Amino acid sequence: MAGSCGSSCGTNEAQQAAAAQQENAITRSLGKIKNKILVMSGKGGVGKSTISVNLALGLAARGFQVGLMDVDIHGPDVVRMLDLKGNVEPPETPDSLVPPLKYNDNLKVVSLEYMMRDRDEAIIWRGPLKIQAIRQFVADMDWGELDYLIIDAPPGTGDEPLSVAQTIPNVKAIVVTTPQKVALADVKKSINFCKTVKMEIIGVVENMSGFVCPHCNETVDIFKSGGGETLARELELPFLGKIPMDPQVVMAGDDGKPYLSSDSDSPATKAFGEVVSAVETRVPPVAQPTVLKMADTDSGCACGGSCASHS
Ligand SMILES: Nc1ncnc2c1ncn2[C@@H]1O[C@H](COP(=O)(O)OP(=O)(O)OP(=O)(O)O)[C@@H](O)[C@H]1O
Repeated sequence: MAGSCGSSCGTNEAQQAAAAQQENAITRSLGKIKNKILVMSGKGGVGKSTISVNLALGLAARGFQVGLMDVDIHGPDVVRMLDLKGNVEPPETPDSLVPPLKYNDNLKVVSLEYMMRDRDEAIIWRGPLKIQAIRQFVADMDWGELDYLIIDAPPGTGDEPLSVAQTIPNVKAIVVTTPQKVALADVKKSINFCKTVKMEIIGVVENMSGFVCPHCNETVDIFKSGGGETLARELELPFLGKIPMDPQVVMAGDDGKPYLSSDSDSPATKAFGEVVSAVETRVPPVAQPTVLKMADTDSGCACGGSCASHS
């Protein structure tokens, strides 16, 4: 017979078993990932995907194993920015884990876009479906051992960042903003969201901070500069760096040849490099304990059983 409530609430034992199985798969998958980083912003178009892609590439270029997960369900751009369509290998059996797209030996990518038949298809999904898609991105994908999982979220504080916060217990946030006051007002909402769901903030990145002249390579402050840095200081958050506006960044994203994979030595390249270094320093690639064991919680030790006093 179906579950204890009969058939009225739609919940049955098979569904509960499937949910428990998925929960186990999520825990197993997350256990192999040392650092999980959610890239978010209060406002659209401030460069989250650009930062996510280039941060992932920068960390991968330094020899780390990196995963990049695009949870911007309504506007997935990461696959397009990396020109990855077409390299998907099907899972070996229906029950085996799905292999992410491979960008290079150090970088794996998952996006809803790679499951869409038509890149221009519009996605109309309500909250529960989005939550389920994000859970499956963690549970069903063969991420393997990763030093960093970078998660590109849509703008705002809606279903996607909330699902990530609920699915991935020790995920940390990078908040992206542009320097103008209008963007800064919105970014405060993202920071409050992180506080509400108790998500640690790695720091703030100020994007489109000044403009790099393609003729003389000098930086001119068109949209002002320094607003994100001031905000980070006011809110006592780490500041990870300023990335100037550079027309080459747009061309690189549009052409599917990400900026940091070019040989450019422009101010924007150096700025991206500084952000990658700041992230590597603040979130070093060492395993984070996901869940405290009961015994360790009692003794107040956060090592998860691995420190000298437990050996
Ligand atoms: N530093 C930069 N210099 C020049 N162009 C940039 C820079 N950062 C981002 N862009 C461009 O701005 C546009 C928006 O960037 P992106 O898609 O990364 O923003 P987003 O915040 O992820 O957007 P959405 O809110 O739609 O998810 C893109 O065309 C991108 O190439």
